Amino acid sequence: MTRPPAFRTPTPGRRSMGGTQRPAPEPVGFGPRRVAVRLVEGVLSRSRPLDGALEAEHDPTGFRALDERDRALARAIAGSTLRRFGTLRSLIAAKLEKGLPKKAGPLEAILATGAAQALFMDTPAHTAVDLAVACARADPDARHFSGLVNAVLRGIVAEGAPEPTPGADLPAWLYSRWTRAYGAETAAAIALRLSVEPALDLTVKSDPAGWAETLGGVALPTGGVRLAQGGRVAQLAGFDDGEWWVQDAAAALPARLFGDLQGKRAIDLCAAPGGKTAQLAAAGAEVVAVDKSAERLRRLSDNLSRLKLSAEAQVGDAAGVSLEPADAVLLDAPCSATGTIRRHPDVAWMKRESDIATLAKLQARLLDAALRLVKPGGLLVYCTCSLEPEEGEHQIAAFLARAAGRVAVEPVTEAELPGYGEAVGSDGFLRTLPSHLAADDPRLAGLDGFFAARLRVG
Ligand SMILES: C[S@@+](CC[C@H](N)C(=O)[O-])C[C@H]1O[C@@H](n2cnc3c(N)ncnc32)[C@H](O)[C@@H]1O
Repeated sequence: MTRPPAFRTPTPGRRSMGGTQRPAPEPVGFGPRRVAVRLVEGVLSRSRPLDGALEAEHDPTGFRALDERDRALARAIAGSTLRRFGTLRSLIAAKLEKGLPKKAGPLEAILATGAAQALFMDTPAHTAVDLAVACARADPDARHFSGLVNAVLRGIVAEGAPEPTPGADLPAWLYSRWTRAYGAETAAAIALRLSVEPALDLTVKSDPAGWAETLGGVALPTGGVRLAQGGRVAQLAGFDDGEWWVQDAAAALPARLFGDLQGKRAIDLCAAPGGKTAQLAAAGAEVVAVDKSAERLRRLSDNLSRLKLSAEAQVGDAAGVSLEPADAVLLDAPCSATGTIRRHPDVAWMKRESDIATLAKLQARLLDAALRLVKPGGLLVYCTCSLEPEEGEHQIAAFLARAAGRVAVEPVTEAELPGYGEAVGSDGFLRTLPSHLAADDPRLAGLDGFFAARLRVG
């Protein structure tokens, strides 16, 4: 019989010492747990994206006060929690007859991060439970529930980690959309792929086989490199010399659809942080990179200077920007980003179904504006990192109807994207799914979900 792990009672947050109240020292490992709780709470209650919280200058989570190792731990705990949040929520609910108490502050985030560490990470169960109890005691609203945290987590831990169930870790509305769009079997395969932490993909300027060997990864069919374990990106060989940049293998496909760009002018609308701008510049195009966010464009410029590539960066709204028409225009439109949940599990829990229609309207406006920036005979590539047809196939069908006679689909072919045949549709569009690019080693499988259409402008 498996015995439940032994537990000790955590020390209280304050201790009486000769009549004076002095704060007890924080238990070892408390800082990253408290930050992980705040990160998860930010996603669930305030729709604050994980990356946004980590990058925020006035960081409300305390993330910036941690050292590098603890930051990585806090990020990993928050990521693992959100990746399996549907399952964790059900496990917690099953232990609470009357549901979560009201006015309990971040209680659900405390329980979920504690359970995620014990069930899905290498943290010893007693450490995960003790530190969750400490997090509850340190919070003015959750402190009354520290006994409940201890009991619920002990119960969850004793039952062990459940296997992923398709759809259990996604909001129901999202999983039923994917079932409608792709069928039950594919939706299940997508959902299961999202439960595995993705590999790190790099786009290299040249010599993918050489870089794969140097970095201990595998060369991808269209010339990127995939590493099963990323670690600290800035410490990998070739980073300082600007030999590669981080970019999901699927995200690297749309810019390739322009073909030979040597000596041509390209406009990258919605360009920051610049993964695709870098591809266009590396392919020899003279690039204007537009983005409405000055801060994100600064990141684009920093990235390009590390890569020793250049582009003219212009802050502006792609819907109204005035530029000389170009041979190649890329519109990587703002979207629901449901194709990136593998890398950004917070997206699943922040989006609302109504966001999709709102974003589709914006995408339609941006497409109409992008068309005006393409020279006659030039190419417009439209892409989104969304799995929702409204932001992909349906969007382009409506655009073709509006632009009747002026625009024609130039079908994407398997021959130009070797190894990605499963993503090339009979409609001539590119549609990658997280379940694509199977591999024997599950850590090396999968792609972000992208849609791309290539259009020739008459
Ligand atoms: C999907 S991201 C682009 C990723 C980028 N193409 C890359 O490969 O690194 C979308 C970008 O669109 C920008 N954006 C959103 N609305 C915009 C608009 N109306 N005009 C210009 N940029 C916009 C956002 O600031 C964001 O940087």
